[in-house]
Amino acid sequence: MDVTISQSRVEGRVRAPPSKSYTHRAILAAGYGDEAVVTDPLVSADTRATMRAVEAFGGSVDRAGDDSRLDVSGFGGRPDVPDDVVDCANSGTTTRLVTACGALADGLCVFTGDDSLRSRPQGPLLDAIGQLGGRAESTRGNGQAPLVVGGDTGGGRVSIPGDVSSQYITALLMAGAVTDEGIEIDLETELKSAPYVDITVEVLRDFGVDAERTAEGFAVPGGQSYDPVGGEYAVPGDFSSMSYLLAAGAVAAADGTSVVVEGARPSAQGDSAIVEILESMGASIDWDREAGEITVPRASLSGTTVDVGDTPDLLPTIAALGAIADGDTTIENCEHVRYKETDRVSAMAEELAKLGASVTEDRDRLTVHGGESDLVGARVDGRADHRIVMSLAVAGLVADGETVIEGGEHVDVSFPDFFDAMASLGVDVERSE
Ligand SMILES: O=C(O)C1=C[C@@H](OP(=O)(O)O)[C@@H](O)[C@H](O)C1
Ligand SMILES: C=C(OP(=O)(O)O)C(=O)O
Repeated sequence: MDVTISQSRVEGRVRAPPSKSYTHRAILAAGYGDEAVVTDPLVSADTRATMRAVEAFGGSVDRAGDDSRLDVSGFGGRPDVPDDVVDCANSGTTTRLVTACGALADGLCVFTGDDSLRSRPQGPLLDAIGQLGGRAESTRGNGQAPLVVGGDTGGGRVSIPGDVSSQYITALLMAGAVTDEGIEIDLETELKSAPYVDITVEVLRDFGVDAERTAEGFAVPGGQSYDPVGGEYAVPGDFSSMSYLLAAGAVAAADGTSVVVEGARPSAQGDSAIVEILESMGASIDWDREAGEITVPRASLSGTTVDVGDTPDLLPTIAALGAIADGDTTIENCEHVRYKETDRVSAMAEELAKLGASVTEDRDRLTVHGGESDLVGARVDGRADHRIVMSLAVAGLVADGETVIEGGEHVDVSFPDFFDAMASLGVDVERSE
């Protein structure tokens, strides 16, 4: 689907969707347990992949008609061997989290996904499962899905790099809790995307499961069971999704107005750093943490320097902001952002250039030279990547004329109502097949 965004001014209130990261974890945690209700879940293409996996493992996930809750019956600790191959679609989180779970099965599980998913790195997780005595292979022998895992894997000690994906750590912690021995994880390199493991530890705690940071890495004792207090778990709002709404306010709020984003209660999400990043660029933001509301009027933005080691998903948003701001915006420590749905460092460099931005790309750094020329609407490729699509839509608010984004339907991965939300703020959005 092509989506055309015309230069627009925005104003009004909008609610951020629920967190994708918390929803994945809550569904799988409930799956590891007996019965739990997940309230305010994100129902999107990626979280549906995790629901399918829980069902393939012998659980069930019933969606309320309005998607306001999920009633999960778990598989009670150890997963069944699925009847069929499990399709993880476009979701890296699903793939990593269910791979470690599938390794506990007394038989073999096969996990696959779309073209993008089958190009993402899984080798370190397969290797870790091997260290625990399980079977874990890439069918093509290239460390990528399709994956075959199983073998009633036990606990123990593993050593794993920290700079490819934090999702390997999350996966091992979640699975380790139901092993007899537990799992101790030694990190071989510095951990990137660390706040995502904080989210995991928080969700595990809320499901009554202990896991902790150690001098070497992380550890989770075995023999634990998943059971949320009161049988319910509520998902908070998503700060990665919020970043596009806040950015829209900062670059395009109508004179004397602002954008108010609801659903912004503080949580362990590293991507709440978008508030400080916008402030460092000159935006004047009011965050009422108690009410969970962030108010942002338009500002004249200037370039900044941001280390995205902890916040990889913000790179596309920051790059789009950098193209609108005056002066250089330098995004550092971003090599791991190349291992996402697409290589987001190159994708943003190339697509922003089509809108007239000047960008310098290095392996671990992206510099956007803002203010050198005004952005001009053009046809851009969303790279079948939800975050590239949403960030280009932000740039399109300011670009002169029309910006046509190819592949707009991919917002379904994390923010299915994204274009409706933008239209409700006053953005001139046209969709065509
Ligand atoms: O655990 C999670 O929920 C996520 C972890 C991050 O991935 P990496 O740990 O692979 O960087 C992030 O990019 C992804 O969108 C969601
Ligand atoms: C990288 C992302 O998700 P995942 O790793 O689950 O595909 C994302 O949402 O930006």
